[in-house]
Amino acid sequence: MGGQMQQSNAAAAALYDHSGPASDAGDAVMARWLQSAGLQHLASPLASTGIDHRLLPNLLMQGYGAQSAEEKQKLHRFLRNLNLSGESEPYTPLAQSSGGAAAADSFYSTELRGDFGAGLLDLHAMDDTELLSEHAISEPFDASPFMPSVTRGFENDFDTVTSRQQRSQADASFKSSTNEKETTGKESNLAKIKVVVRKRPLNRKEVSRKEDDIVTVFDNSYLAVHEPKLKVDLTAYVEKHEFCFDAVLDEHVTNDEVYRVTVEPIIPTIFQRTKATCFAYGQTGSGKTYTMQPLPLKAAEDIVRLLHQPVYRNQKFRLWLSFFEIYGGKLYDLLSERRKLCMREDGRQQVCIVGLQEFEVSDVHIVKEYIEKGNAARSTGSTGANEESSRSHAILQLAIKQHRDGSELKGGKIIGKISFIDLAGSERGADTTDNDRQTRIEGAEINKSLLALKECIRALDNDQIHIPFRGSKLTEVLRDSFVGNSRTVMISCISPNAGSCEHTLNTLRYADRVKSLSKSGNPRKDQLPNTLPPTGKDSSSTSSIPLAVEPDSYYDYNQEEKPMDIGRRTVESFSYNSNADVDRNRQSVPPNYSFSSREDGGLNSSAVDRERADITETYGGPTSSKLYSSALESYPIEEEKVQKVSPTRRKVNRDEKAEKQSNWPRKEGRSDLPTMGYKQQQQQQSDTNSNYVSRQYESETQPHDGEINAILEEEEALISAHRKEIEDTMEIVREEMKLLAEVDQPGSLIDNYVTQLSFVLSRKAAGLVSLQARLARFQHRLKEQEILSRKKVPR
Ligand SMILES: Nc1ncnc2c1ncn2[C@@H]1O[C@H](COP(=O)(O)OP(=O)(O)OP(=O)(O)O)[C@@H](O)[C@H]1O
Repeated sequence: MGGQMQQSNAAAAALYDHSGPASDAGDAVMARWLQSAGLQHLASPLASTGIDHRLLPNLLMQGYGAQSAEEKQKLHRFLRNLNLSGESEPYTPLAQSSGGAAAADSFYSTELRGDFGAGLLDLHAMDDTELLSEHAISEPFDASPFMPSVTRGFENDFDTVTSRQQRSQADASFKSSTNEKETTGKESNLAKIKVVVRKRPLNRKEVSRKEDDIVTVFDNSYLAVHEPKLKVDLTAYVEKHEFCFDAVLDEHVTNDEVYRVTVEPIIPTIFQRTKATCFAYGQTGSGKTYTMQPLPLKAAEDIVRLLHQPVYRNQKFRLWLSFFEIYGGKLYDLLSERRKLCMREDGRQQVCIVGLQEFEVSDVHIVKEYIEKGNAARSTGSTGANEESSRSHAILQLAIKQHRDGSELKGGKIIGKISFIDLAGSERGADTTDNDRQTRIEGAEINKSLLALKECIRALDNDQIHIPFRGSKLTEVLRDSFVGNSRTVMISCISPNAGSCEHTLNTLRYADRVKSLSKSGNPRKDQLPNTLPPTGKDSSSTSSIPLAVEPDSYYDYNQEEKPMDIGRRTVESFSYNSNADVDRNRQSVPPNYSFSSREDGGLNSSAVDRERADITETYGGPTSSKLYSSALESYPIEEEKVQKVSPTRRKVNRDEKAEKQSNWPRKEGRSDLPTMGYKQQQQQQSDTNSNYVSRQYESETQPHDGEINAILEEEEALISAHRKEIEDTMEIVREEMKLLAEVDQPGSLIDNYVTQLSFVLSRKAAGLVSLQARLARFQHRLKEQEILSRKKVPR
């Protein structure tokens, strides 16, 4: 015991003795850290005396610092998030990466370490479990200094000064954070998959139409969508859908902040043999391009800065850039006059894109020029869902290569890379039901790739051995990003207007499935029946109001202030009486308010919703309506209503659609779903989640995908055959010219000429007939597909 006390005293002395030039900056950061962990009372003495955060673990020691079990727990968790061992792991100087002997001392200074930690506190260093665990919600750390304040989404008087200060802190911390991470390997603590949602502001058109903003962001990681609905008696009400993600960025968040939250933390990892992928997903016009376009440039800036570090300069690391698109299942080089590219697998199953131009870049200005050039070459066009939709997936890759003199590999061996993917609008499923054949095929291809991407991400996060990357061209191309060391950031972009509600929910459900079905994504999902009051909300982790529970248990739940009551408070701030809501919920009576009061119907989300979104979104059109009606077999009560909710998609342009929906679509909520028992709901939900989609996917979509694949393959074969036929014809023409030249010679044998000419002409004719037959087969196939797809779509 005495020894223990001595040790504690020594720890205390060490804590307070520490001083030096770095300590001032470190103190402020430390105080902020401790405050964010609810341990501000421990911060005050430290702030005035100077503390080295490396000695923080000593606070856990007996007799010093944290006294109560709760404090210790908090501190322990806090330390874990700082990557400091709660077991007082001794501080050891940072290991230098290979060849890093030349790194300057300042590179690893304590000051920099302090700032690094502050920046990573809740978004980067935290693992998924922390972010999603109940405890983390009830006692959240403060938002990262990079993130907007909690209340910003609801207050007009946002403190821009604070924001600017935070931003400059963030800027200052970047250098240190990257330095720190690259040498310590702490980035391995970054989640393999991070799902971030970004809400764009209402645009001018939406404002002029007086459209409501139906998306509320709170606490930087939650959001609620207030879906306007009409009951059978035409009374308007609002159904609230709540979601929780690693980060939710509201409309005030700048592109710089988006970068800091999403890509910045993974940049150092690509110097350590990691393949990173960042992609934006969402309906057309939701801000994918707006979000994605600045990211590669910022990433390139940081990469170039790091490349100048002696440790990498000495190893001859260089940055290479390529930019291509996948359009209708084919690859085109955006930096080389949209030249068609071929994808090949080598003997080691490495995917290489034959003919793709790569450019070594050492100057960020050149990177900018390439990005602009590539963007200008992207395919855009008019579709059933949007007149100016991106019709392609654009992929910009930044690769770090180690230059080797005499290496046959262009640029040398790949060390790591980051791919930025601006996906085609997710609503392109609408194109499968209407439009011309080309647009339908494109839409089906896009749906297929979005589904395949999700499947790969899930497999990746579950450390599955088999990654289904062959599901689409997109995932095949990204194959090496799905194996080995990889990091994925998904940015789901959403529009806030009521007219986009359905698409917004689809996008959020896609994101939710990517995250929540993965191993690390949402541990609360598994714990649901035991640790949380039942919920049938969209997000398995976020609902404040159970979908259908026994009245008593529900009442108990509402008596306590549970973490997700944040959402409830938020809604209340729009003005309504939550008690009334509680009572109503207890009786399972559908609410009866008008939308303008922003009241919370709160009961009606369901697994059906979720599956419907998944299916509608991923398959769209003909398949979706069929799948969806099958889904209803599990929900017989709702069958009729739900079909109304998800009408067959028609060709409606964005304006028409917004117009239509802003008049509140005459949809009926599944308000009687709550009358089902909770267990029944859970059972159905889990059945639906685990089996239904895959079963449907197998039975319904694969034939459809198969058709599309077959058509694309035949198309490819026809084009190759045509090309081959031209080459043969040219060869034959050359032979004919030779024959003519010979026959003109004095003493030539006419018999020879006749025989050879006959042979040559037969070959010519055979080539043409074969090409014609292939063409006729393909035409027939297209007709068949058209008839089939029309049969599938009830009009
Ligand atoms: N966060 C934002 N802040 C301000 N304006 C935004 C934001 N997000 C998007 N916008 C604006 O909204 C419009 C549509 O955005 P954008 O083109 O990025 O959508 P998209 O999702 O890429 O669409 P598509 O799938 O058709 O390519 C643009 O004019 C863009 O400037």
